[in-house]
Amino acid sequence: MRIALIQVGYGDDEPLRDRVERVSGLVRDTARSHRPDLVVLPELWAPTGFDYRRWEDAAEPLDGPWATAMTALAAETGVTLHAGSFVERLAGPGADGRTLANTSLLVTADGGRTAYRKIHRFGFGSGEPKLLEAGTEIVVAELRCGTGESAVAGLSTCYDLRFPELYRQQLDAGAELFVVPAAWPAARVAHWTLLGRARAVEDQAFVVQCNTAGTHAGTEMGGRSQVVGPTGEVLAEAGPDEEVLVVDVDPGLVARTREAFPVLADRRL
Ligand SMILES: NC(=O)CCC(=O)C(=O)O
Repeated sequence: MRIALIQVGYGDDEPLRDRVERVSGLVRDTARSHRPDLVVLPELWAPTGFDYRRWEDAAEPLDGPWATAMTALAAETGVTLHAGSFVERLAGPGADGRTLANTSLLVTADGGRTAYRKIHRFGFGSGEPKLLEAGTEIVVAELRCGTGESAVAGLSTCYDLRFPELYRQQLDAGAELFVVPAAWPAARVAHWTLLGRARAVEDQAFVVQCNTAGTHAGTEMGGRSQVVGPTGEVLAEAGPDEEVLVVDVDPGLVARTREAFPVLADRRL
């Protein structure tokens, strides 16, 4: 299974519409030159990551223009596209009275869609917890590729990576690979790489982490996207700037790793 991560870099000066066009071009180029099965984009790259003052204006429903454009892009390029996340306008207020969510979207080339609403909101009282509704659902989806290989992917977003119990629930739902789009700052990028490896080792799963580059709303992003194998080995790692990372993974390695070192069978619940 070939996976391509597009570590999108941007600043405050790039109009949102231009960025959607530019990133769509990167997806097309990547699909043409590398023929990946899965392309992954970062968290909130279209509505400007950490700049939560723009979120209200940039919010769209799940069937809005951005999600429609991403679905068309997957169909055009023939890839499964994890389009990163966007600010979703909900049909009505949720349990916390908010009408927005940080929602990631996985679309297949034949138009299938899986959405995941970020469960752990980052901001300690401001930003996400103040503006966004928290997700409540564990979401997994089967990834299939042309070779006949498949893997069950668990979906999560950025700050979620700090909460191992979420990944254990995805594991129990069959996950073999975790996809984590992020807008993770440079100041804590060492946590980003370390936690990705920790989740891989403890759950004996692939971890596919796609971060953001650039500086927006005064926050420098950390880059260092990575793909980690089920023994904790880093299979591919990006630098700090915009970059496309391509890596081939063998989904069968998860079952072989779990069989050879059956630590998960010793869990005491
Ligand atoms: N976008 C985020 O969720 C940021 C998370 C973060 O900065 C951290 O966990 O540290």
